[in-house]
Amino acid sequence: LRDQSFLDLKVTIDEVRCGLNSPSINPFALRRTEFENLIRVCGSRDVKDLHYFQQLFWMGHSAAVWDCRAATEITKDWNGIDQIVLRNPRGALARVSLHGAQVTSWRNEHGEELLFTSSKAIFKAPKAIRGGIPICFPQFGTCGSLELHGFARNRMWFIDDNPPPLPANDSIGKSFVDLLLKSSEEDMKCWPHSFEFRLRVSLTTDGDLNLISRVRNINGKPFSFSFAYHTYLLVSDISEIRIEGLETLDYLDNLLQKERFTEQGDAITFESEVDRVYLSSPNIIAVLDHERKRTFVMRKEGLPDVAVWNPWDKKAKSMVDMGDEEYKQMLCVDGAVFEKPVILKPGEEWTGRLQLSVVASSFCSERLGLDRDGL
Ligand SMILES: O=P(O)(O)OC[C@H]1O[C@H](O)[C@H](O)[C@@H](O)[C@@H]1O
Repeated sequence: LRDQSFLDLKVTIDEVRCGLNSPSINPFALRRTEFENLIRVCGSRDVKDLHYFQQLFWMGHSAAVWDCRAATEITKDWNGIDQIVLRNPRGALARVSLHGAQVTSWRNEHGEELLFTSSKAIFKAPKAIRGGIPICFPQFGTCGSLELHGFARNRMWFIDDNPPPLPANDSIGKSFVDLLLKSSEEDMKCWPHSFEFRLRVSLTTDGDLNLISRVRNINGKPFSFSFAYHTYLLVSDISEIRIEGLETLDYLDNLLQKERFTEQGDAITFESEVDRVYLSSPNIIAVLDHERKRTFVMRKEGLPDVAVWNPWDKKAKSMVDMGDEEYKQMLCVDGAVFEKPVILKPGEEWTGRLQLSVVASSFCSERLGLDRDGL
């Protein structure tokens, strides 16, 4: 931090540590190039300093030139596995484990957790972590010869330092991490297709959580797969929850051998075990938590189907990694590709996007634009 680019700014490290209280640093007065220098300096590993820089930068300039990769930090989870912590300048946070590339925590600016993770979750391969957002690939559910939900959630992923570019909007103003999974020899034995799976997880200034999956066929022949972001939302009480956006859709009921039914015209509520895949859904879904007075808004692209799951009491009791009563605090609502698997020819790439936001419940469906297109 004491290198030339820092000295150029004519501020000392202590002044930066004093952050916005320092009279000699007026972030609004710093030139753009000076901030860019700061960000370069942020390439250092000193996390405490990074956060001050980010705060300064945020106050001084909108996200326009902020290289938000500086807002990421690599730590170990309690099991010793690397995890990436993403922060935004307002204090929101997301944690992503290299085990499964699974988002294990998403907190708003008040430090409130928004995703469910079971107190009995096992953070150890080969078991998938019960909670957060497991990535189900190349198979969602039991439709195929692979283990339930495929192998991606049970693999160690890598940080991808040089991913193929995404549109500028996916980087500017977001702290993010890019992860990569490639087919291993072991995977090829049960799923003989070469692929590259790139996942970007990002956190916006508003605290939204974005996931972008890109699957590329690097095989000599086509392959197909199903997929889901198996999203465990943390809710106050499942009996108080309503989902809007799935009314009148057809769904496959996993509790009745995938028989096809048509949903009624009302929002979906819960009073027993539910395990369904709603087909060809709109791209915006709202999950209303009346008691906590908040609504999760899920926007998606490339993910036509939506799986809804709550194990209820009996199934919860039979699961080793789930507390008996914990089903009351969770609801899985998954953006998915299920009915019509993705088919990729050699060299082709598929993209599936999910954006999760939380708004106060006073927002009504019309304001959320549930009838509109999503992302
Ligand atoms: O226990 P897991 O392998 O994580 O699966 C948990 C659940 O995921 C999905 O929602 C399936 O539709 C359910 O049938 C399954 O029980």
